[in-house]
Amino acid sequence: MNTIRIAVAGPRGRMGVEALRLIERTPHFQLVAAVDRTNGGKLISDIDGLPSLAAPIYEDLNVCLSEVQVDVLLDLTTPEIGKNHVYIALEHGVRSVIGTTGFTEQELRDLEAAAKEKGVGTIIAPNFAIGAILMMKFAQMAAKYFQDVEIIELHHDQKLDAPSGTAVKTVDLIRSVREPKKQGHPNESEQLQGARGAEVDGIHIHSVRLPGLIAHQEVLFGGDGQMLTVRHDSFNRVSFMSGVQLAVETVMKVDGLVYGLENIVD
Ligand SMILES: NC(=O)C1=CN([C@@H]2O[C@H](COP(=O)(O)OP(=O)(O)OC[C@H]3O[C@@H](n4cnc5c(N)ncnc54)[C@H](O)[C@@H]3O)[C@@H](O)[C@H]2O)C=CC1
Ligand SMILES: O=C(O)C1=N[C@H](C(=O)O)C[C@H](O)C1
Repeated sequence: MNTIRIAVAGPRGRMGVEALRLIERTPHFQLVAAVDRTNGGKLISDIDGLPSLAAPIYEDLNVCLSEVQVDVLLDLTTPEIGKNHVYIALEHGVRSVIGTTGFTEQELRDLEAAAKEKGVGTIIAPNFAIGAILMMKFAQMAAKYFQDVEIIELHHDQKLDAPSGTAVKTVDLIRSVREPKKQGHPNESEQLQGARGAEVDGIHIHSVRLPGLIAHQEVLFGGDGQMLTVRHDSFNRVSFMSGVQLAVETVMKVDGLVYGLENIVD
């Protein structure tokens, strides 16, 4: 397999560090640069706690992509930064894998159009964990038979976006097979604002943020005298890495935007 030259944005983050370890142990991956909020001019190996990789750190993705030959940008930053980075990569004709979450439906549509126009492979993966992808697919299957569904997503308390990218993607998949339906009592009202969570086409989404959690989601389906729960738990961030590897390998072969690893997992 040809070597894939990767730049990681967000190398000191919880996901970024794991991604550096993945690159270090994967023979056909090479870290050629990193983009950080600080530490410009240093090497990754200069930073305490990071793998000993001699890749230069940039504070500006534009400069990085002008100076370094990069095959794939792997973005694991924050919602605002990730959205900028994907467009900068497109301008440079560089493929990207975006693990960063927080994209709205409109932003995804705009990005799809931009990636198509540029003809540059781009993967947005709201969740890299294979189990989470299956959980979403199982939920999509179940939604054909159960129209009443609520999502509870649970994450660590440092997460910036709510609902999670996984919950947004799950709703997207369920909506593809389920007609909009108002759930609950027709006259229900919230005595406390937010008590019923967020709502899309009648699907309620509840976001829990607590220290100690990593990434978890339950999709609850209710029917006459029965309930089906589909649940996935990530207990560490290694759980995401096989999906990161698959996305980086696959983005080398696709044109335009792929939104969600369920589109590339057989
Ligand atoms: N797709 C998936 O499977 C997963 C996605 N995520 C998403 O990935 C993103 C990162 O998550 P975590 O690693 O937990 O967050 P984190 O907060 O630990 O890391 C984010 C990193 O981005 C860096 N950063 C901020 N501004 C930057 C800039 N201008 N340039 C370069 N780096 C910058 C921060 O310094 C920080 O090190 C989030 O959006 C999260 O929702 C997280 C886990 C799994
Ligand atoms: O911020 C996180 O941690 C996670 N973010 C992604 C999301 O928003 O769904 C994926 C996973 O749930 C972990």
